Amino acid sequence: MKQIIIATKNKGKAKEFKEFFAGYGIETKSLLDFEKEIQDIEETGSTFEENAALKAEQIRDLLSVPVLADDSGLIIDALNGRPGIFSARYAGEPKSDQANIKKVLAELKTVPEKVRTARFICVLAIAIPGEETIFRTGYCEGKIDFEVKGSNGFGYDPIFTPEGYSKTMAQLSPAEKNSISHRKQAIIQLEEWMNNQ
Ligand SMILES: O=P(O)(O)OP(=O)(O)OP(=O)(O)OC[C@H]1O[C@@H](n2cnc3c(O)ncnc32)[C@H](O)[C@@H]1O
Ligand SMILES: [Mg+2]
Repeated sequence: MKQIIIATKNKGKAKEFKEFFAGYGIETKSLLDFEKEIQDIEETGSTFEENAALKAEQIRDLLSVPVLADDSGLIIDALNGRPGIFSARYAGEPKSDQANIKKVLAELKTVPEKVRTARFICVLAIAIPGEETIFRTGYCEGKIDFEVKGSNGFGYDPIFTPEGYSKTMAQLSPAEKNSISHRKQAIIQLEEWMNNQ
């Protein structure tokens, strides 16, 4: 395989996938690279897998090429797993990373450090014309900070401190984030499949 379409309109994700796949000699294009506007895909599933499959399969059917989709999110123990599959729009429409972060910090205001445990999850779906969709999952364990720190990355990175680190994901360099992230862990799970392409 020389090229794969990443079924995302999230710039942060698109950039991370471009870097991961370049390491395998595979070129990526995201939905942001198409001149003709591709309609937003409604994420109506009730699991990360269902939403990843919806995104990958709809774009595969539209373009008839191999497509990868990522459905990801933040799972916070003290919030019973929220925002979970609702991570992108936790504070409502229009989607805003700042508003989402503000909502999480407010909800965790009185929660002590010890029990601010959380994890990022990334579920990848790869849909290829004529083939069954495959799935891979990756996690990154950590804790939710009390304040916003750093400006790298996207989404909840400024309030997530990965296990074993004393900086937030947004204070790590892109290369550091990409070596430990949930997305990287999911890509590692894809390695054997990629070697056979
Ligand atoms: O559906 P697409 O177009 O891919 O883009 P999206 O941003 O809507 O993506 P999701 O539906 O998978 O929602 C994932 C949300 O989880 C959060 N998230 C996922 N990966 C993250 C990461 O690496 N760092 C910080 N936040 C992340 C962030 O808020 C994302 O918007
Ligand atoms: Mg989405």
